[in-house]
Amino acid sequence: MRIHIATDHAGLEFSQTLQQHLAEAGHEVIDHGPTSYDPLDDYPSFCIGAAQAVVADQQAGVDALGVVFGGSGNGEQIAANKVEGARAALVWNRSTAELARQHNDANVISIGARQHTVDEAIEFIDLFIATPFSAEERHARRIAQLAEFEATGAIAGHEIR
Ligand SMILES: O=C[C@H](O)[C@H](O)[C@H](O)COP(=O)(O)O
Repeated sequence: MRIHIATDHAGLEFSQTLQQHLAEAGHEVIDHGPTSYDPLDDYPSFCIGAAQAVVADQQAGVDALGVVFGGSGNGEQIAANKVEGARAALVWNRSTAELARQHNDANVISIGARQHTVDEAIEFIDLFIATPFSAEERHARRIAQLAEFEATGAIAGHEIR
C-alpha cells in the first residue's frame, strides 16, 4: 500500500521511526514533510499535502492511506479534514484505530506524538492499515451524507438545524 505521511516538529522523530517501520513492512512511503526540525514550523501545509495525495491516489484507484502526527494530533486531523474527500480520524487506542476503518472508512489516521510511545503509535497505525471498512449499509449511508454535504452544503432528506 502507498502511505502518505506528514507531521510537524512535534512528531518528526515519530515520523522518521514510523517511515522506517512501514517501509520494512513493504509499504511505499511518501513523506510530505517537514524535512528537518524547526520548532516554529506549521502543520497545516504538510498535513493538507498528505491528505490531498491520499484522495488523489484513491480517486485514481491506487491503494493509499495517510498518517499525520503532531503533538496532540488534533490540529493535524483538522488540517487533513479540510481536504475534500479526506476522512481523518484522531486515533488514541486500539479500538479507535479499528473503528476508524470499520465504521468511518477513514483514509487518514491522526496521532498525537506527545500522547503515546512510538510503539503504541506503530500498533495503532498497523491496526488501522490492516482493518477493512465493514461496508455495512448504515456506515456507508452516513459517509455518503458527509460527502454530499461537502459537495452541496446539504443532505437530501435531512433537515440541518
Ligand atoms: O494540534 C496541533 C499539534 O498538537 C501541534 O503539534 C502543537 O500545537 C505544536 O505545539 P508547539 O508549537 O507548542 O510545539
